[in-house]
Amino acid sequence: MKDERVKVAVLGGGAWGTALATVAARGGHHVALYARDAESVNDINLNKRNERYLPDISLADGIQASTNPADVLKDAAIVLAAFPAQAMRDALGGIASHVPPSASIVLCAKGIERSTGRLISEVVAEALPGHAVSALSGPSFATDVARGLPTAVTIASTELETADRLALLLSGPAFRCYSTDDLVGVEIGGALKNVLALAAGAATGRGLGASALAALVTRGFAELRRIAQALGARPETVMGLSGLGDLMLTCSSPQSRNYSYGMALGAGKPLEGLPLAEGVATAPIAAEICAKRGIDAPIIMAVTALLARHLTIDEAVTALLNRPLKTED
Ligand SMILES: NC(=O)c1ccc[n+]([C@@H]2O[C@H](COP(=O)([O-])OP(=O)(O)OC[C@H]3O[C@@H](n4cnc5c(N)ncnc54)[C@H](O)[C@@H]3O)[C@@H](O)[C@H]2O)c1
Ligand SMILES: O=P(O)(O)OC[C@H](O)CO
Repeated sequence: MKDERVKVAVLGGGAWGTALATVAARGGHHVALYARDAESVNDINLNKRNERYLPDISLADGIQASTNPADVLKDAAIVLAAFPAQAMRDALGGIASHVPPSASIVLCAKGIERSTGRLISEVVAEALPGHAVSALSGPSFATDVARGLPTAVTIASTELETADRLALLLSGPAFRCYSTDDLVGVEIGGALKNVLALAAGAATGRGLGASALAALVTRGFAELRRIAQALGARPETVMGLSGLGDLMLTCSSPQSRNYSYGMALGAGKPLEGLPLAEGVATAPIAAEICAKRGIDAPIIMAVTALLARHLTIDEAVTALLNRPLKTED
């Protein structure tokens, strides 16, 4: 139990919002969760479950779910924004008037806005003007977190004191939050690892072998580092939980929706109806950013072409392997 208990409002009743609500409730906070889906709301309130998004997992006591954002946001000290990245602007726009002026907003989604190229923290700042925006990111599957398995993440805020305070309030016995003031670094790692997980999954689905997978992830990480550097991130952030840590997790487990989507792509299986894979929307905008800034990112370009069906996976592999030889950087 925390010394300080606050009201935490969680926005988004999917897998991640529900898992984070469980963490906050286990930490002794007063937790309210906004979901647009009445079925999930009833399941959480009546059964302490969210079977649709977190099957077979018992949630913590004390989560009050509601389809009414005004009730959820009333008196909230911390707001965890857990809508999907591409829905964030509209979803927040519809409820912005209910967000208490003093609330700290914590972005929990991973992506880059497809239509504008903005980082999602910028989208949140535009949707909720006047609020401090932090980001929570790192290697963390919702099912692991909701089950109470050990997890470590990073909370970033441009003001380190804010990140420190949020880390203190949101950490629990099995959920360890580190803090940093490198908001861009934390966000870009979370957004790009999803794109690279699509590539890793596609290589696995196509049966390219463990050596190809290791090469792809390593060279993908080189692209992530280049982009992060160009956007002003610090190298140590990219090497940390929200960068390398999340890349390792997401590129190695079919528990990842991005990796699984990539596996289906690589195996030529149908993609319709697969769960949310944020990398699908992030890839083309990341490719655009790289093209505009002259950043060398052949794997991200190949994933984008693959998703757009401009290239087959075999053509992508041939093109990647037959580029002019270069020093390893
Ligand atoms: N699931 C994980 O393991 C995990 C872990 C870390 C971060 N994340 C990130 O969290 C974000 C959300 O992912 P998720 O796993 O919860 O996805 P999800 O598909 O499980 O749930 C998304 C939720 O958002 C709701 N939603 C979508 N559009 C909405 C809108 N316009 N208004 C209101 N609600 C809306 C859906 O109804 C659903 O409840 C993603 O950016 C993801 O990368 C997920
Ligand atoms: O299931 P994914 O691919 O969205 O990954 C979930 C988390 O981002 C892992 O840290």
